[in-house]
Amino acid sequence: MSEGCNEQCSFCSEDCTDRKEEEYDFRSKENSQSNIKHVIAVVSGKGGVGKSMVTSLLAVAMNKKGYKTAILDADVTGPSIPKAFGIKEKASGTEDGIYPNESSQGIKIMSINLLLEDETAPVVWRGPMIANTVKQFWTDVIWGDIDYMFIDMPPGTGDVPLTVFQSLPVEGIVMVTSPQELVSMIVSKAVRMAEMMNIPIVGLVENMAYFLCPDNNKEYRIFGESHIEEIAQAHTIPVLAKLPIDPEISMACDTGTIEQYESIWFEDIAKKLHKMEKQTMMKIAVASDNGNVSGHFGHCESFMLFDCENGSVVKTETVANPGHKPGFLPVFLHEKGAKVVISGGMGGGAVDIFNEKGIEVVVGATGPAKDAVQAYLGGKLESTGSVCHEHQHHDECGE
Ligand SMILES: Nc1ncnc2c1ncn2[C@@H]1O[C@H](COP(=O)(O)OP(=O)(O)OP(=O)(O)O)[C@@H](O)[C@H]1O
Repeated sequence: MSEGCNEQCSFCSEDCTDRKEEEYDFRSKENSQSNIKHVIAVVSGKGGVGKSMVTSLLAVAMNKKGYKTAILDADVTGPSIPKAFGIKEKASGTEDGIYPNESSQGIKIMSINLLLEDETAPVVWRGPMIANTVKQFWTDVIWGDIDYMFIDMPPGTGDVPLTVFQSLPVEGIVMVTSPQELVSMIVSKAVRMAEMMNIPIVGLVENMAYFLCPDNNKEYRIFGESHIEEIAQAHTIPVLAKLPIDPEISMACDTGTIEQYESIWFEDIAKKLHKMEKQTMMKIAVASDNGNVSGHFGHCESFMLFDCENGSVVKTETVANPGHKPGFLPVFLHEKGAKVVISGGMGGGAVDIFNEKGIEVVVGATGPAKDAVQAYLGGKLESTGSVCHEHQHHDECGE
């Protein structure tokens, strides 16, 4: 410590051993009535490439998988999420905060357009005010329990995206691009920004990659040849999807029916995000008889529920089998929060319901339930894929 030190290290450039580094945390606190597990930002280097559309369809895919899903529309100067979901009512609030609106399928949404009297009025605000609005969507909105929140980020790599990355606990980034050469250069900038912020990129989505002509079934590259593989290789990022130009997409966005749009392209992305869920926290249910994996899912004695965090079991609970009515047990375990179900045998009907709810089924397991869970967490428990087809077990295995 130098002579005359007043311990105000931030005003002093001396490199002394007593220096106290001030750690400034830019993170905003989420509302006390919110419990948001995963935050994924959808970004693009430039506007108009389909970022809002990708955000919407991602949320729809995860919502269909049974996750509680939300969209925070951080694109304050060009908000398009409420329109895509056909939401016209304004948001309401109390002293405690603002309530997000809900889409017809239950996706929670907050956007500046839900707060402005006239949604056609331009938001002519400076960067800090826009960034503050986005922060307030985090701190003042009562989101409740959310598994996946998708943030429709403002385009580019400017002040507002920077503040959002610093203020919100973004866990992963989905980057949207289109095939033009110029866009690929801009995407590289956005990728570099994510790297600098130390936020992993879940992958790249190339939108408007081609047009599939309904007359001759040929693909036409309207915006030129794709550069996505080069970008992906240069930065070692996976390509998640290449989406065609589809008039049905723009119609769904324009008519507020995005939830009805049937897309096959988001399955892989949903699977990747599902894995992310599994790596952090998840509940595994094991159909069991006396502590061992049961051979017959529907007729097991009980379900052992294992809460796992980062690959280890942190809590175990046993619930009695409430009885086997067709289709009942998958709903029961879904409500208990199970993301994986382990059993010896299981009827195909039950497997289908679990799959619809985004719950992974591992069948063919034997031995102590806790060993099966450890094997699963260690990546050593493979599903044999065998389901119970024995007629004398009709209805017993959950079908
Ligand atoms: N693959 C597609 N096929 C047809 N239309 C599309 C496709 N992707 C996006 N669109 C349409 O293009 C327009 C722009 O899309 P979107 O609003 O998602 O872009 P954006 O990147 O979020 O734009 P901005 O950054 O300006 O908010 C929308 O009208 C949307 O319906």
